Amino acid sequence: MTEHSHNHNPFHIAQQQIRTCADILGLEQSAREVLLRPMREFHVNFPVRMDDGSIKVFEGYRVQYNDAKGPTKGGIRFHPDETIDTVRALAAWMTWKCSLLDLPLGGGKGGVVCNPKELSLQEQERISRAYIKAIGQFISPTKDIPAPDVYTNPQIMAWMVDEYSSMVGNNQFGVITGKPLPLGGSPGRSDATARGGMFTLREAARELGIDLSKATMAIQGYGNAGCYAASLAESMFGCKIVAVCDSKGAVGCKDGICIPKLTQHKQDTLSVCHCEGTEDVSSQSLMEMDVDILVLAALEGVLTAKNADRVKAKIIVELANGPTTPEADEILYRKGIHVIPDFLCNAGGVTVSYFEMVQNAYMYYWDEKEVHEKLDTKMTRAYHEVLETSRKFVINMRQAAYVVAVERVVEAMRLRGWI
Ligand SMILES: NC(=O)C1=CN([C@@H]2O[C@H](COP(=O)(O)OP(=O)(O)OC[C@H]3O[C@@H](n4cnc5c(N)ncnc54)[C@H](O)[C@@H]3O)[C@@H](O)[C@H]2O)C=CC1
Ligand SMILES: O=C(O)CCC(=O)C(=O)O
Repeated sequence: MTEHSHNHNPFHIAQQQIRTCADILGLEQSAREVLLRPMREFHVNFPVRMDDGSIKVFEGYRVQYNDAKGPTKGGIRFHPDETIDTVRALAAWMTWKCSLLDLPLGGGKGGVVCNPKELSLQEQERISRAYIKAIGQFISPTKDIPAPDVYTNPQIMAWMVDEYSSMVGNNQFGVITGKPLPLGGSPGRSDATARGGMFTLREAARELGIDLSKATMAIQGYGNAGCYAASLAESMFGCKIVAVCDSKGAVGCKDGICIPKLTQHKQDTLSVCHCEGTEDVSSQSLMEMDVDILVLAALEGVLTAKNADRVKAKIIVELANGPTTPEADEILYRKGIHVIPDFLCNAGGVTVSYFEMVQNAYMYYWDEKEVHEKLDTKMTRAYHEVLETSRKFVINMRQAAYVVAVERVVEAMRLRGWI
């Protein structure tokens, strides 16, 4: 057992992962000191007028973890359980993600403590604008570029880009990615996180000799990442999706869930529960089902020392950030389960966000086919770099991803004279 057993603070986990990587690479103390801390973080409290006329003060964060390789980049979450440590961890993981995909970017993340499920559209708009007003002076297309994440979406990005443009006095579409297409969004961004993950799954299945057209899949989380993962796994490979859950519950069907019907049902009822043609199952049992592939597409810290031993899947597709604790990693590695680690597996989102920045800068837009091809090239290359590193050092896929990513950040810090 490692020193931080039973500690599920995401930032402590992120730091523990950095220490393990620094040991593997034999990094000097100065490099460790920089890598273990965020370079800048902003805590803001901002008033918002609610629909009933009252004023409520909301708390928000933006963390710029490390910008050695370029401007920081990463999403904004709206979530009632958001904490500074969650945002710090997510910003650290963004740093390794951008580096692993060899993007000229550092890592950042933002969050607002709020529950969008209890807010009207107008209240969500006022919160989005007020948050950008509060952090606006700390972001820019060359400084820090936000994007969507849990419970935020292209409409929220549109309000934010509009607010920022008003602040600086001209249209600055490049300050935020994940925008709607008419406002400078990139073709292919909406399903990019899932599609990138599917490219890595295709490579993993080839390595392991698994025929995806006969494979079964369970998916935790049915939002942007999980919902597209279901439809792409079916359309690209012919996988059978046998169970799916969201925050309200889980459903299953051993002959395969009809994904278009489930997606429509989720849109109509805001939940996957009670979808026709499925039966209710327990969310916990979903992760322990006898399936070939388990897709984690919800939140962090869901596979722990408590349940990892009961996982039966052959491949874990980590579309969520930080779903697996270090203790669970050790168990899964011992069991021979192939984990495609988060900041490799879910890097398709930020990669197409980077393509969006490039298109915004040139004011020239690519077609979707070009985006898919460029994404495939980048994801496939990164997957094989990580696989080769894991074989070379005899370490698990997550540690290997850290080795590739952190080495590049350290090289940039050295060249800049920081260490
Ligand atoms: N949207 C993006 O471009 C990217 C998202 N990610 C990560 O993917 C994960 C999911 O994000 P999105 O799909 O964008 O968010 P989303 O807000 O579209 O969907 C989140 C989904 O998770 C479900 N969920 C929440 N709590 C749950 C619980 N306790 N048990 C089961 N399901 C639960 C929700 O019901 C919803 O279906 C997050 O970890 C996020 O950071 C990673 C890279 C990029
Ligand atoms: O698209 C982006 O810039 C970042 C997406 C994100 O937040 C993530 O990859 O976790």
